[in-house]
Amino acid sequence: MTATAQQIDLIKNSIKSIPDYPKPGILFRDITSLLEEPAAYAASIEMLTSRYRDAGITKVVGTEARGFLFGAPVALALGVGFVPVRKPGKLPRETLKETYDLEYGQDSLEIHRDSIKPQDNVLVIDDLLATGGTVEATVKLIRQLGGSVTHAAFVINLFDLGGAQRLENMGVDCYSLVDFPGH
Ligand SMILES: O=P(O)(O)OC[C@H]1O[C@H](OP(=O)(O)OP(=O)(O)O)[C@H](O)[C@@H]1O
Ligand SMILES: Nc1ncnc2[nH]cnc12
Repeated sequence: MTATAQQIDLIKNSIKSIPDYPKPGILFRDITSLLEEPAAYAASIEMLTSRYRDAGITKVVGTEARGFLFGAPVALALGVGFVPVRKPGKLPRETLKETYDLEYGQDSLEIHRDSIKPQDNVLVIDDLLATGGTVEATVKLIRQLGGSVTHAAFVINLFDLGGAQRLENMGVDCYSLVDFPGH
């Protein structure tokens, strides 16, 4: 087995699956068990970082809350700034807002207007891609502020929920470390 295949195995085996959470019919892929295993957590950050080391990324944007756990370490490792996209009312400076659909509900996200500059080449990171609504809203926020986004990266892709296609249709290349069915 190659070193990369070993890293992927370590990551995949560290993720727990919980049926019917938070609602009946949802199979919840839980990354808290990955965070508890330093080797798996380190492997996920290392794989995400190495993929984008030479991509000219100037900022990493991560979405609340689980996107922070992967986006911030990758930003540090790449030596670029981290920008949080947060649920409404959490950011203190002037914000821009987008509403989006979740696999199990609807929500809004906000970003600080002054965090993205027109010359920024932004990498969006989240723990998990399901329908793509969260990252679609995030990409829209960044683009409205003049930033460029061509890459989004995830630990998990729920491959049968259409998220990657939805983002590819917006010109965003998607990369994920492990794939699971959504149900
Ligand atoms: O591709 P989508 O269908 O948009 O779903 C994926 C999003 O859903 C989860 O976040 P959630 O909104 O549950 O928030 P949390 O990270 O604060 O738990 C997950 O962390 C992703 O951000
Ligand atoms: N099935 C799922 N597991 C974990 N987080 C999610 N966010 C949206 N769908 C999810």
